[in-house]
Amino acid sequence: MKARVEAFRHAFRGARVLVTTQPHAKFHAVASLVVVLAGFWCKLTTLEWALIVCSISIVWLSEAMNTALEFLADEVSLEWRERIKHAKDVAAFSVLAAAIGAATIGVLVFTPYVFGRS
Ligand SMILES: Nc1ncnc2c1ncn2[C@@H]1O[C@H](COP(=O)(O)OP(=O)(O)OP(=O)(O)O)[C@@H](O)[C@H]1O
Repeated sequence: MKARVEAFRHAFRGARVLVTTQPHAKFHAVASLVVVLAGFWCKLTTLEWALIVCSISIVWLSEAMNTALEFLADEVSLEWRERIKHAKDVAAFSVLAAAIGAATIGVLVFTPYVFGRS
């Protein structure tokens, strides 16, 4: 039980490191809050909430993995290395792909509430 609690503490410490060291994560935090508040305001359906929660989770997941990889890569070498460039660029793409997917879902879910259903 103590080990479980300790694991949670490590995970929450990771969240704090992510938000305090990464400007993009601060942006994700604000965007997540705005989207959740908008969701309550629009009274989203259960399925719409599921889509929004999945989108937000995937963006946080990709940002966290990207950041973890950057920390490890910088530990390996701060000199220019082609494979580090590939690794960081691919990881950065995962954040971009998640953000594009989340934005698309956001538009699909919220458009009918903003412009009405046709
Ligand atoms: N050691 C390195 N060798 C080669 N290219 C690197 C190296 N470090 C960083 N880069 C290049 O610079 C880019 C930015 O890397 P950096 O570590 O500064 O991430 P960042 O600016 O925090 O990116 P993100 O916005 O994804 O968090 C990488 O995507 C990569 O193209």
